[in-house]
This record gives sequence, structure tokens and C-alpha cells, in this order.
Amino acid sequence: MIRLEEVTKRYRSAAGERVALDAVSLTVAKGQVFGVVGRSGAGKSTLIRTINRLETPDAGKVFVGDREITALKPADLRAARRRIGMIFQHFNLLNARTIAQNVAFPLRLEGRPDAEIARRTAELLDQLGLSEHANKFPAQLSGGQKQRVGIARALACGPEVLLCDEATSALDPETTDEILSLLDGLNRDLGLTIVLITHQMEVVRRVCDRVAVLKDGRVVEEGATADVFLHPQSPVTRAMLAEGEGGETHDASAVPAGGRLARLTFRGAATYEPELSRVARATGVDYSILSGRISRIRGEPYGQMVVAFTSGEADAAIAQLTAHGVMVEAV
Ligand SMILES: Nc1ncnc2c1ncn2[C@@H]1O[C@H](COP(=O)(O)OP(=O)(O)OP(=O)(O)O)[C@@H](O)[C@H]1O
Repeated sequence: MIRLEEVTKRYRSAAGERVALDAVSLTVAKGQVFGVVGRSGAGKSTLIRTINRLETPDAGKVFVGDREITALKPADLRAARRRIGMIFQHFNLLNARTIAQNVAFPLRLEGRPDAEIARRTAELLDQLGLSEHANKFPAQLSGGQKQRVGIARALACGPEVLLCDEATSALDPETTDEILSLLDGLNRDLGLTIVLITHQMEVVRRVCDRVAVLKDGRVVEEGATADVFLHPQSPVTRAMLAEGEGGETHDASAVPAGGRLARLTFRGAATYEPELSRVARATGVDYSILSGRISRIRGEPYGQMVVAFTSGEADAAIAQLTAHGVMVEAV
């Protein structure tokens, strides 16, 4: 659906040249929610803005569907952009226009007939729970409501792709949750392909099927969200996970003397099985739990814990856990 091939973008200023994207290649399948995470300055905004050519790469190609966005003439680019909705951290609403006029704006730009604009606008306001605010101005709405207006406007022309540029970064946790549920629903119900950039791993955990981690303009890690969260490979991914609630921390001073440490990962239905106690009974090992959490990654349950096997046949216990589908790693 979306393909970036060796995309490079440099910014030149009085201070010199800065490579914001360095030969980035990515593929986003139709119907996927794809997250791009990274620290400030990693190149996330630049990357997402190359998809609708708000930024033109210095090298490389960008495809959306069967169109090469990087090769389009201005008129064709305008047409292609109607199929690519975008929402922003600070909403970018027209403050002097009403909510209904904001939502209708892209339809007017397209020159749709008045009756169709009125019908489609009413439908979108209803879908996003905004009907009662139709005649208000953006300043009269909360952040979450403003973002819903942004989403309604982005959906007006029936896009295939929705680009979300830090769409929840200006919102409180509860409102973030509400907007993420909305995006999740749009993806599941309409099959909308979504690319979102964020510096919050929690956003990725909630809604993304896949994630790419950017550092200094390069993709340093990419994979299914569950794989990246449960088995992060790059130092920056590990550090970002450790800072969020996805982080695993155990107090090294609490490790029992002679204890053998292992990280156990349970996925899917196995998360709720009493596998560890069964294996302990069968093999006679004792264990201490040093850290643990059960959560969900895009709806799929998982559990991860660090245990110290303190006595008994740890090897036999590990072999049995592995045979029952628990992933065991030495820590
Ligand atoms: N218009 C510009 N002119 C010069 N340099 C720029 C411009 N836009 C971005 N940069 C630089 O390019 C690099 C990547 O910026 P970008 O905004 O894409 O990163 P980001 O990961 O989105 O960061 P943030 O989370 O802080 O927005 C940074 O070093 C930034 O300073």
C-alpha cells in the first residue's frame, strides 16, 4: 500500500547540512496500523510528511497504492493527496470557521455540490459524535473534541490512508485513550491504513500492528509490535521501552544468592495458564518473581516476568516451560 524506497532528505541551513532521513526503506501493507517511533529529531515528522509530499525527498521514491508520489506533477499530486488524510498534534483547525465548516473544507476545495457537502458533513459529525458542536468554533472545544474534528476533516474525502503526526501528544492520558480507540475502530471497521508517528511507546502498544524505530534518520529496528516489545533488539528501543510503562525493571540487589535468572514470556491464551506453578510442582524447583506484568499488545494478551530459580532442577523446568510454548531467555 505504502512503500518508501531508499528515501533520503537533507535540510540545508546556515548552520550546515542535516540529514533528516538516510536511505529509509519501509513497506506498510493495506489495512495495517504502522507506527514510527523515535526520539526528538530522529526524523519522524520528516518521514511521515514525505508520504503526502509535504516534504520532497532529495533521493528515493515514495509509492502510495500504485502511484509514485515522488513523481507526480502538481495537479496529480493534489488529486493523490485527497486520498491521504492527515491529522496533527495541534489539530491545525481553521479558528475563524465553525466545526461544520472545518469538516466541509476539503469537500469545498474539491468543488463538490452544496447538497452533497451538507449531507457528508452531517454524516461525519454524527460518526465522530460532534453533531451538537457543529456551529461552535474550535476555541470552544476541548483538545479531544478538536482532534475528532481533525479526524472528521481528514476522512471527508474518503481517504485510503490516514497519516497521524503525533496526534495524541497534546492530549491527557484519558483523551489519548479515547482518540486511540477511535483510530483503532476506523482501522478495524473501515480497513483504513494508518501510519502514525509518536515518541510514546504506549501509543504503539495500543494500536499498531507493526512498528519501525528511527534513530538519526535511519530505521534501526522494524517488526510486528509484539516482537519489538517483547524482544527489542536495538539499544534505543530498549531505552524507550524502559522509560514507559512497558519497561521491565527488577532490583538486582534483590536477586537471591545462587539464583538463576530467566525472563519468561507468555503470549496469547497461554498468558493466563498456571504453567509456571505446574512446572515447579513437576520438577521441584523453587522460584522468586522479581518483576512481572500482564498487558495487551494491540489486543493480544501477553505476560512477561523475570524469575530467579533458587533451588532444584532449573534446566528441567526451563525445558518444560519451553515445551509448553513459554519463551525463556537467560537474563
Ligand atoms: N525545515 C527544517 N530545516 C532544517 N532542519 C530541519 C527542518 N525540519 C527538520 N529539521 C531537522 O531534521 C531532523 C529531523 O527532524 P524531524 O522533525 O523530522 O524529527 P522528529 O523525529 O519528528 O522530531 P520531533 O519529535 O522533535 O518532532 C532534526 O535534526 C531537525 O532539526
